[in-house]
Amino acid sequence: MHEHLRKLCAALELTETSRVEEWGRRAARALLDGRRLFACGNGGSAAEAQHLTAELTGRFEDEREPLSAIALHAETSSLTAVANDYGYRQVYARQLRAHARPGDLLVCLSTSGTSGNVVAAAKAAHELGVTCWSLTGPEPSVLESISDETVAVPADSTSTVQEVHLALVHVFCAAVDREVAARAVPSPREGARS
Ligand SMILES: O=C(CO)[C@@H](O)[C@H](O)[C@H](O)[C@H](O)COP(=O)(O)O
Repeated sequence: MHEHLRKLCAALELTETSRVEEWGRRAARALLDGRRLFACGNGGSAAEAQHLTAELTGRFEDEREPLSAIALHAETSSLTAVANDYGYRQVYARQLRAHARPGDLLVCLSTSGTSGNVVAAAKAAHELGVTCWSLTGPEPSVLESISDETVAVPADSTSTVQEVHLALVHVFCAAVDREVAARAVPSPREGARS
């Protein structure tokens, strides 16, 4: 096996995937109750944030209703205006302040766990009553210290961390699908009435 793939398998083995499944179940319940999910990251992590939100607004593997999910880097006019007028650190925090309400969810992706704009978004989430879950590289990190919960990937290269994050995005979405399907099944009492 290629050395890169060997590192990927080793990192996957050591990553706390069960926590991400739990996040997926909680996210499904929140989104079905009318909350929104926001996601942010830079570079490859921005692509993964957008991958996550696309799976939720579109679909992952099962047919289900659309779920509200927004990748904060994808609104390019807001992003460039905020960067230009307030600085790049504020690009996600300011959008979050505009759109988020208490009980919403923020998923942060950062391989270093130190990107200033992602850290600022996590701080804003805390102030807004938005639950912040982070995917990072090895612990400890600044992002981990200010997020509600973090899953840290113990790999020494950015590319391996990004690849594990993508797998975790799919674990999250599979858990969302399962929870949505479970909520759609009528309870025995409801079934008896119909
Ligand atoms: O994809 C890569 C390198 O693999 C880069 O684009 C990488 O995402 C960028 O350097 C990011 O700025 C890194 O940010 P972060 O993951 O440390 O928050």
